[in-house]
Amino acid sequence: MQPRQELDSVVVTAEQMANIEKKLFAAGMPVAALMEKAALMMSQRIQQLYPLKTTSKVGVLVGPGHNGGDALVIARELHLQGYEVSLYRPLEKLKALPQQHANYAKSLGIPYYDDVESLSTCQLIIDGLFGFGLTRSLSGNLAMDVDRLNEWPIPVVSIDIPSGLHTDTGEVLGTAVKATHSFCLGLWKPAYFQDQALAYLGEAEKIDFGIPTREVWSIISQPVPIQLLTKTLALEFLPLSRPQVTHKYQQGHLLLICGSRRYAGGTILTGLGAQGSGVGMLSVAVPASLKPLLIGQIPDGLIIDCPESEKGAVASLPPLATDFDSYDIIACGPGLTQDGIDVVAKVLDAECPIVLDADALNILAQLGTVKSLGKRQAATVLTPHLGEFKRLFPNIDHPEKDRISAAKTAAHQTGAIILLKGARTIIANPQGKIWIIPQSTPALARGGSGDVLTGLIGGLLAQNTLIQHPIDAMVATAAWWHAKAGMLAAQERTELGVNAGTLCQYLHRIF
Ligand SMILES: NC(=O)C1=CN([C@@H]2O[C@H](COP(=O)(O)OP(=O)(O)OC[C@H]3O[C@@H](n4cnc5c(N)ncnc54)[C@H](O)[C@@H]3O)[C@@H](O)[C@H]2O)[C@H](O)CC1
Ligand SMILES: [K+]
Repeated sequence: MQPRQELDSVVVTAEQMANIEKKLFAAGMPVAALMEKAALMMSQRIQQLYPLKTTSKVGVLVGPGHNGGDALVIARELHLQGYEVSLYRPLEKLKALPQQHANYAKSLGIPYYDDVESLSTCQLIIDGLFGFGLTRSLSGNLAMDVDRLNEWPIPVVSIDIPSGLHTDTGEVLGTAVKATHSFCLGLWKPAYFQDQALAYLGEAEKIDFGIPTREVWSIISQPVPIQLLTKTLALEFLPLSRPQVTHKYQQGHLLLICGSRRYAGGTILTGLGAQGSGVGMLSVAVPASLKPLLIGQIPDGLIIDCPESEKGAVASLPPLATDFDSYDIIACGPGLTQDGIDVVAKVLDAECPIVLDADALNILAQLGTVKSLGKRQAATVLTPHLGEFKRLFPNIDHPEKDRISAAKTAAHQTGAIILLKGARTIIANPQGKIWIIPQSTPALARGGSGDVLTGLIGGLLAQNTLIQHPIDAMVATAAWWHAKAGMLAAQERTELGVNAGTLCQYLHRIF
């Protein structure tokens, strides 16, 4: 991979970005030059998105810091290209560099207005109020201006980040600009991948204004602490190139323990997800009454019929299913119901890596998450959605307010790999590494798609025992694959047309 391309997957915090900038300036890059370069690129991008012939009146919000500086450079460039530019500056005091640009804009005759209403007749708004320097909640007139702006049907382009969003958590600090487009400067920031911020970001794109990789690696330690699982990385991790001489047991053996009379479907979907992964051998332990169904749906799987409770759950595991040495990975949970408590307790003793999902997570929460996982040596993967996460980790406050940190804390507390499902799925390992799945589709937010993911994760991990990629990277790759298949299916069948069965059919369409 080209050194620069590697930066596409790097996500930096506000503090790291500030430190990278400091390195740039200490090495001699003039601040004004960096501002000019970044803002010139943004003004060119704005002219592509909003050509003069369709958009002539542009309102520019000017903040007190360098975000405002960027905005003033953009204002000047659009003015010189013939756009009718209006400036609004809610705060009187500007930093030195933006003040210089303000003086120049004034000498060019670009009009200033002293209330935000004057911009309500513009066809485009540029949001240069705050960038990654925002430290406090917006209040007073500032907050009122932003709320007013959000009521207008005018497209907004936000510089670096919609003003009011916390750069790292994506939290709305008081209020925040609802952008149509957000231009992330230089390197991705965590807010772009925090679910609570997505509604404010609009179309997000990164403006690469040429930060040398040297400066980045001088601040960002390897392995990259927060990294996007990009297609390039996914193709690196996927076991796509199989050795010529191989056999089914070399492609991994996965044991699925799932299902109940009440939830038979989840078993099939988990099995289909596992098959889609390309795993060599698949065994599926289900309540005895489901065996005929599974044999029909998953003919190439070894179906193990388990003793059944009167409610139709797996009451216990027969010897074939508890001989854990013959499996590379065990995935447990979909459709198990709360009666599967003995099964989960048994799986927790397995010496191979395990994946726990759905009811297995709820049972784990009942058993005591940290206590139960504390004695495990082999890897554990938990795949909660937000509700399951809150049950597993009642001591982590409001995980939705910073999903990245929540997943990181949970992984640290348990020593497990945590996959926190969401619009942007987060994968955290116990050493503090975070993977983010940068894109997905709401089409996946429906029953069954999580079952497919569990099967896919189990199947990929089973194949990984030979390749030995880091387990967290393989879990993230499975999540990337799952999202990619969902996006392609949604594209071809609309977001309503992606049921879990369809999703499985698209797993192999994305390559
Ligand atoms: N990323 C890059 O390499 C580049 C970044 N640039 C732009 O610079 C901003 C960051 O600039 P900075 O001056 O550090 O911060 P802001 O512009 O975000 O301004 C914050 C400014 O406002 C004060 N402040 C913070 N919170 C509040 C509040 N709630 N109310 C009032 N005032 C507040 C704070 O003291 C700061 O002074 C970055 O986003 C980019 O747009 C470069 O120009 C280009 C390269
Ligand atoms: K902004």
